[in-house]
Amino acid sequence: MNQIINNIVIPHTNRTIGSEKALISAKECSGSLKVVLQFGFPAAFLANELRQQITQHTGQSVELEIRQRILAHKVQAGIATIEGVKNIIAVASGKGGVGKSTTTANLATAMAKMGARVGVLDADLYGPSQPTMLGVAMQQPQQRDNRMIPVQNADGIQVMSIGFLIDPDQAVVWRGPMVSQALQQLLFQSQWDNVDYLFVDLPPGTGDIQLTLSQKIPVTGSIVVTTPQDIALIDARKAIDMFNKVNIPIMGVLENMSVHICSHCGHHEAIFGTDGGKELANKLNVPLLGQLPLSLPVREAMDAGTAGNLHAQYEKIAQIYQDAALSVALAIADKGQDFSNRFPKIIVESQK
Ligand SMILES: Nc1ncnc2c1ncn2[C@@H]1O[C@H](COP(=O)(O)OP(=O)(O)OP(=O)(O)O)[C@@H](O)[C@H]1O
Repeated sequence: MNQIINNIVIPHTNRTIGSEKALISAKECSGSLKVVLQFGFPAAFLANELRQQITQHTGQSVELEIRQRILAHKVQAGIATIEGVKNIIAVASGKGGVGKSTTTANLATAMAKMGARVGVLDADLYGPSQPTMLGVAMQQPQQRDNRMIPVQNADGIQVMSIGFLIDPDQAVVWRGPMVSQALQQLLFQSQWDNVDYLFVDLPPGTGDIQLTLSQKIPVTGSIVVTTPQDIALIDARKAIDMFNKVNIPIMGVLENMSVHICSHCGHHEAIFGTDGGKELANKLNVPLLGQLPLSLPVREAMDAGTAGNLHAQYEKIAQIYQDAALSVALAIADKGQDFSNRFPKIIVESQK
């Protein structure tokens, strides 16, 4: 029986229950098969499909329990991890306006709907947009014991943004060290509540600020967003080089605005070119996480702060983000664990 279950392919992946060592137990109990599976990535959303698969393959009625054990994975050497946060995913773009914030908000929404505990830190000081996109612009973080409590949105995403604290007009004149300081304060002094994946929406570009941040934030992996347009691709390549330089693994490239689909006639028009992000990912040997069309409902949902509704109403769009989020979660699950918190700090004192 175990062998049959182990051979079942996990929906939306090319992995099996066996390859993920997910089977905890399978016992027959009063005429049905009670199966317990445990995954290192968000898998609650797979419950129905998995139950059907197991029923089909075993010919028995199945009672399925899914457990998630998402662990903290390795970050850059010498950087302290953050209390209440297991994995940080930096979302970057070389060029501005390519949809980095849109991608962050939607990947976070997809991940939350898949069953993970998710946070979003809006580090885009010059244009903080996560509070609007995630529908919490009218709220403010509470304070407790000198720490800020992130605001929760309708999908349970914990949101912190520099936009809650400062006037963006003021931030425009900030210099690199101030930006870095403010961001670290937001990250380290917020009371994150057991977050599996924290998405950090970085400012656009690959200058000193981004480099400093990637050296100071404990990042498990990064995502680079680009449009298929040549000038965006050149900058996306710089962002990839930047992450390579600081040893942050690149979980993939997401190509945004890949094609425009006319909402009246369904005609496809490649406004920003075709497959640029895909070719870049191939060339640099990083995964392509997905290709998202330029779509009116996406823009409307971002302006209205209703990403959750967008995913409920537009299945194709939701599927693209879900596939991308799942690829990222699987890539993280494959990484080594972070044990930095378990070891005592060793201080070497030099003698004169
Ligand atoms: N696939 C898409 N379809 C339709 N509109 C989109 C799409 N992606 C992004 N947009 C819209 O394009 C605008 C810019 O997107 P967004 O703010 O996410 O870009 P950004 O890269 O984060 O920009 P910034 O340079 O401010 O960091 C927003 O109004 C957003 O709603």
